[in-house]
Amino acid sequence: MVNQPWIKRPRSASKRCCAAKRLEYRAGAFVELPSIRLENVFVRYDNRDVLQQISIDLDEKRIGIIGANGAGKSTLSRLLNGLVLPTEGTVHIGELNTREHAKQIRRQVGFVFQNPANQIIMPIVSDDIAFGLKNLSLPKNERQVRVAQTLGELNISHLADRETHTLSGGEQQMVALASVLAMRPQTVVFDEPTTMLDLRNRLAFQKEIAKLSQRAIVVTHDLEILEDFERVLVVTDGTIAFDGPPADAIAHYRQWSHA
Ligand SMILES: Nc1ncnc2c1ncn2[C@@H]1O[C@H](COP(=O)(O)OP(=O)(O)OP(=O)(O)O)[C@@H](O)[C@H]1O
Repeated sequence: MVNQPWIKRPRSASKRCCAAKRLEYRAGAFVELPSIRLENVFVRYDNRDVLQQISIDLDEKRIGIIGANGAGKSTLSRLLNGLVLPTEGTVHIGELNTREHAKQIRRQVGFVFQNPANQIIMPIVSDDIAFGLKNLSLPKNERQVRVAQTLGELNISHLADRETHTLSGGEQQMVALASVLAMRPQTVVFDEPTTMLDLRNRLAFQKEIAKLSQRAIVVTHDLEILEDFERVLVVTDGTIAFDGPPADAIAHYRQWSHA
């Protein structure tokens, strides 16, 4: 096997309890961000390995995922909140397994899709953001407070009463993000969130990602987004071909693309 020192090897299961944990300051206290762990994961469609033998721990707060079309990035991102289940292997968020604890994991790990139209359900913005909160059994007044807070945090309070089908693409993407953030997840996974945005909205969205207190894991072809990230994975043909700081990962990806 070729020596690939840049690829992080998974910690052994016995070390799991002692692994360094990320601490997050929330509501006046430090809370632990659970580690995301993929162990020997394969995803297979029609007898074809789309992801193969992925073993990795994700602890950082800003993680990018890049790679060529069809490499397996979306599939990898969808494993992280149980939208896709591994054909073999396991995905854990802290102690929760995506196979067994789908509901709890969806609350902890929010997902923002490339096309916000796939995510927006209700005809009015504030109702759309409140929609997911009903499943949390929050009383109505608390839901209203949560919606107003989230709109305020994203500086889109002016959109509260708008009909969702009249929003621009950039506004729709912000509303989709608001509906995820209102659930107060610990991690937000973004699958190519800026692809449909013009330059101005792309930069605005990039700023919102940078400001998030949550862990953000971003699949993207927009390499500029990744500049300040802590870690970037390069996915090639269903494997993690490189894992390291953004500049090195992007250099690896550029070199691979030119080969
Ligand atoms: N539900 C599915 N059924 C069959 N094949 C699938 C399914 N989902 C993904 N694939 C295949 O798996 C491979 C990886 O797809 P994936 O969407 O993860 O790639 P990607 O790296 O995100 O690509 P892109 O950058 O083009 O979005 C592709 O060949 C795709 O056709």
